[in-house]
Amino acid sequence: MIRIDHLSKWYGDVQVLDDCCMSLDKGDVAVLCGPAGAGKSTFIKTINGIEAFQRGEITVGARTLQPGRRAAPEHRVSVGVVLQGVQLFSHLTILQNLDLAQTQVLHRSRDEASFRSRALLGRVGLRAVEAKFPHELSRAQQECAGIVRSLVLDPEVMLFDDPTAGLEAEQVGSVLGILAELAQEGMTMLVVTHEYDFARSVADRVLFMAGGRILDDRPPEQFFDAARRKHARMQGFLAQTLVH
Ligand SMILES: Nc1ncnc2c1ncn2[C@@H]1O[C@H](COP(=O)(O)OP(=O)(O)OP(=O)(O)O)[C@@H](O)[C@H]1O
Repeated sequence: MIRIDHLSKWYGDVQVLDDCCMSLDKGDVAVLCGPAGAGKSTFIKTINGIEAFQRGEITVGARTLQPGRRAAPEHRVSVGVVLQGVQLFSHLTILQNLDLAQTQVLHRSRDEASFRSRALLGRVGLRAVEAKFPHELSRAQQECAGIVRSLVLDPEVMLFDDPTAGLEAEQVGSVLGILAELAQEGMTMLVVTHEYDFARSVADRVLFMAGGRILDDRPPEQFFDAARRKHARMQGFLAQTLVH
């Protein structure tokens, strides 16, 4: 479903992704963790096609992205991405935000788009705020609306960059709950997070990235076991970031 082959990327002279390989089958959920500056956000943006890359290949379904080529719009639609920070347009209501990409990118009619938007807003408990502007919502509600804005485009795979960053502890659960539901429904997902309870209960695999390289990729129990017992470097990192 999604395969990353020997992906390398440089910003100028600085290499930020170094020979990264991974693949996800349909319905797989992988958590990606690692220290600040490891390259996690860059990895997500490169897979989605926001960022160019210089070596390797990215395959999603039947489409393969080559170095130096712009990602086709169909690629960007099939790979939904929820980046850090609020990405909603502040001058549009939540419903208008959700309808916009559908009418512009997928050329759905306004009615068709709103029908889809409302159905998904209802599923995440946000139907009542469809006429509000982003600043009138809590941070968690904004995050959930941002997730819905990707989902309305019916992506084949979803990438999340630290979706609970900056949320109050009591709001984290509502966002992770939506991700867990999506996983249960069979959505293929790559989630940058340090919420290890989520990784343990929802993910099929945990990937560890440092210095632009994917250094580990295995099922959660094995990952946390190995991290505790063997890898001093990772153990230090886990100890610093462990969420109880
Ligand atoms: N647009 C850019 N131009 C130049 N360098 C960049 C750019 N974006 C990121 N970098 C650098 O690339 C490296 C990887 O950054 P990235 O944000 O991908 O790491 P990260 O693992 O997501 O970190 P964090 O957990 O802090 O978000 C860092 O050294 C960063 O400074």
